[in-house]
Amino acid sequence: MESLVDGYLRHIMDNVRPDRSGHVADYIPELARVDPEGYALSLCVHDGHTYSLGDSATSFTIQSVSKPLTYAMALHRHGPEAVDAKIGVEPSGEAFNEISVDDRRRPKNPMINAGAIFAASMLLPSRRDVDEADIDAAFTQILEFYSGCAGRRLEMDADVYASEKATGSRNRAIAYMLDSFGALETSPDAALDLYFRQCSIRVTTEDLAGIGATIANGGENPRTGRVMFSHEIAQRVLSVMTTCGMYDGAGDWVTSVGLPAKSGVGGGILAVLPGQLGIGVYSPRLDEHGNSVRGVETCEHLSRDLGLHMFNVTRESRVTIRSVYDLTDIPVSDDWTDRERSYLRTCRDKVRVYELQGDLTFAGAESVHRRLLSDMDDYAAVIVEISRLGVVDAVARTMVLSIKRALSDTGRRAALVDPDGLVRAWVERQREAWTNPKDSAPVDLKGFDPALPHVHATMEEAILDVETFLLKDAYDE
Ligand SMILES: NC(=O)CC[C@H](N)C(=O)O
Repeated sequence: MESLVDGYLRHIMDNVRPDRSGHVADYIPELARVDPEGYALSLCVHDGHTYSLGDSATSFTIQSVSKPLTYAMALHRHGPEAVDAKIGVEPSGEAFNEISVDDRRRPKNPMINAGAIFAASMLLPSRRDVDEADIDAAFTQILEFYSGCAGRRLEMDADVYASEKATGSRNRAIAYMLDSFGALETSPDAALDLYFRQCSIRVTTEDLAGIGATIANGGENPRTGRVMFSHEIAQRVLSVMTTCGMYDGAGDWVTSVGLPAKSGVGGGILAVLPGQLGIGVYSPRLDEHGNSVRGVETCEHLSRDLGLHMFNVTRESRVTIRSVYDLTDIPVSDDWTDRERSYLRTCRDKVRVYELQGDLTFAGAESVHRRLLSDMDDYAAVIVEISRLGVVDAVARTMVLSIKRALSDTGRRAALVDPDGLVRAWVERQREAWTNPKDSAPVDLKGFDPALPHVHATMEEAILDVETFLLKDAYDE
């Protein structure tokens, strides 16, 4: 059965897929040749669990999505002060390959080519006579670092590298301009060579989502537990991705999507929801800025439909399950007959209570949902207590409500304790909206049953509901 989150992602992709605008990059034959229809989306959540849809097995070259990673390496090696002395952090408002510097003759930021080539140069020995072996050694470190962030061994595409190198006049112009200022401490050709190699590393959307989750997680890969960089570096990388990651449209991007992100001309976009998750999207047709058309649209939907904007302010978004217990210590009500009571006593441990707390948004609801489904073998009925939730956003509400549906498909009962009517009030409104399709919910609720028989005002009511269910089950047998 398709999981709820997969259903959301599929719905978003189905909405975006018909957009065939834009053009694949054609400055080298390897990029011009890719299937323009390719489309994939992966989401890696805080514990490393990854959702992937579409052509997520298709690999593509990382291109400029490499820039935040090499910048992270330069920061790690030299420290922020030394790096800031060489590379600015201001949005350029210019194209990614603009031949320009700021008034201190620094590249304006590390997300445009000038800054990225400079960052790559900082990974080479500080002397002019670097040779092939020095470049190989630096590239081995790059590959090792990117792989550690992705959680998988990555490889470089030798053909793309050869083509990038053969056609990179503009990048050469940038490197030589920087060199003419006396800024580079190494050979411009070596810096370019390293930059072309890093752009030619092949990744999938799962890799990008894993890299994104590593950044989201403050430098620790949630799948492997490997610590790749510090919190300070993660914060810095997220900052420049926010202000400079999507080139000229940075302000617009923050407003409409609100996820630090980086795009590449290979068609990939990496986006991050700090503290929560990483996103990888792939679709090779690009807009005039060099950003994937469907990739941008997909991010807009993710932000809007799933409430993933970074300024969707919540408290305790990850401390969501407050406690879990069964009914063993809670006496069976006197309302039942002796026979019923003795039966109910035998299944006290088959009823699980999950108490939630904090504000519930996509990431928290996703973990609750997955936890409840994975614990399913341990219970016959579940009571979800939400009296301590503050805000429950639209997508989280749908996810909480759909727990009932997911469980009833397997013959289990789910009851919700909602004393403040957090969810009930909405269900009432929703029932009304149901008769008026214009008022549809922000996420497609096809297949969601707006009737909600198992929402209760008190724990006692919920227990009674579950007991009734268990008894009915026993009599049916
Ligand atoms: N925006 C990009 O992805 C650019 C990467 C490309 N290799 C270049 O340097 O021009």
